[in-house]
Amino acid sequence: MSSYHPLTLDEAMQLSRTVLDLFDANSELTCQEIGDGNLNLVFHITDTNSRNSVIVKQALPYAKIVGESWPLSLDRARIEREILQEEYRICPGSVPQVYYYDDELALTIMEDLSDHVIMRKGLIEGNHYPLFSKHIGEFMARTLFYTSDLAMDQSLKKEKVKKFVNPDQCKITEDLIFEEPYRFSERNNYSPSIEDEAEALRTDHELHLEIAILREKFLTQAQALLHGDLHTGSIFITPESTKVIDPEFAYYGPIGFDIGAILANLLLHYVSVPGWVRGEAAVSAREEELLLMVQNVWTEFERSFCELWDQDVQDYMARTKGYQEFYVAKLLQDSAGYAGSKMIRRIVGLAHVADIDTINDETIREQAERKALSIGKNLVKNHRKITSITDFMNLVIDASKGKVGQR
Ligand SMILES: Nc1ncnc2c1ncn2[C@@H]1O[C@H](COP(=O)(O)OP(=O)(O)O)[C@@H](O)[C@H]1O
Ligand SMILES: CSC[C@H]1O[C@H](OP(=O)(O)O)[C@H](O)[C@@H]1O
Repeated sequence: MSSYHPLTLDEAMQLSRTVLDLFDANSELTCQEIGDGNLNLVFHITDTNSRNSVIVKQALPYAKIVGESWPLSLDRARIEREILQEEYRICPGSVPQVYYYDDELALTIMEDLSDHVIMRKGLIEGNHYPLFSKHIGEFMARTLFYTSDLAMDQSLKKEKVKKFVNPDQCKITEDLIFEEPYRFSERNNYSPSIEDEAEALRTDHELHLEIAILREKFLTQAQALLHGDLHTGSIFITPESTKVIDPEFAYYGPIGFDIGAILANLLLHYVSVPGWVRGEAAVSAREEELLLMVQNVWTEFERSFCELWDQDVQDYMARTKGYQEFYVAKLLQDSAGYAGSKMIRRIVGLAHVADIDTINDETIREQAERKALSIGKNLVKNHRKITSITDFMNLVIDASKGKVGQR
């Protein structure tokens, strides 16, 4: 079964039975294709006797969201699998365990995390995740610090940069995040009711300059091995546990890109709250909770990253007094810029978020979209001036109250 073709349900079951000890000849397997993402096939295989189960994820040679007219390299499956193994080593239990892989078939068989829920869905349902900020802050601090020049043998790090060059996935990001929202593109996707906002994005020179600066950093700065698409749809969660999936956009890039992804997706949920929660007091309480999560993601990341730096930094010059503060201050600025650009792309670009798109009430949905754009633009335009997480939060709050430009 080794030459590439998309697997049928039967083939996915047959392969799992053959290669895994988990299933024996008596297993009664069932299989469902459950892929709800934009790119890949995901098979969920269960033994109805033992209840043991696994996930088989297989890359398609094109972007599923668009079709065969958008070819993509299958090598992304190898990259995703290697990153999962790397992240499991650096941060045990934070990602699904890889049980088996076949790079020819572009597939990975991994731990089934169905006892968790996808965080985006959990947030929409109104669930509370009090440990999330700490978990994800530590996950990012560990995975990003230990793959950077701060902690690695710098020759080995250069080898890793080569191994994780991921051109097709990076091109998606470069186009969908750092270009198409700012010009006419057939792939852009927004409702006519916000045409005025889309037009403003295309003509705002101040915004274009900041996006060009963020884009350049994304193209050129091999700072650490990123997850590359760390949104709330790539996180499995319960109130006690957080697991990260789907690192197929991984590559060596700017650390703030991963942090910004988390902040952006929490803020995209924040603007959607009136679509999900009824009553003024309940809306405010949920909004406060989300803003606190946003702030805590940064503070937990910063605390953990600095702790690891103090314990384990290898680069001689990085011990210089003042350098850590300089480095972390830049990370906060980058995180703000990337958070803003990711909010904007999810409103006017090709791929959206369910938090906003599935709000039934058109007026509330439009208000959420406008608020997301306002926060996104404020973060992008001011990211290089931010000196503290308080500055970041003030930019968010001002924009959500319509106070942009009045500070
Ligand atoms: N390890 C896993 N355990 C359980 N379900 C999974 C697992 N990995 C993926 N899934 C399911 O498959 C869906 C799509 O997976 P994802 O990796 O996000 O695919 P894509 O790369 O196409 O976005 C997830 O939303 C989740 O429902
Ligand atoms: C053409 S891919 C669009 C979009 O989809 C990816 O997300 P996911 O696979 O998690 O659904 C990524 O964010 C891409 O930018």
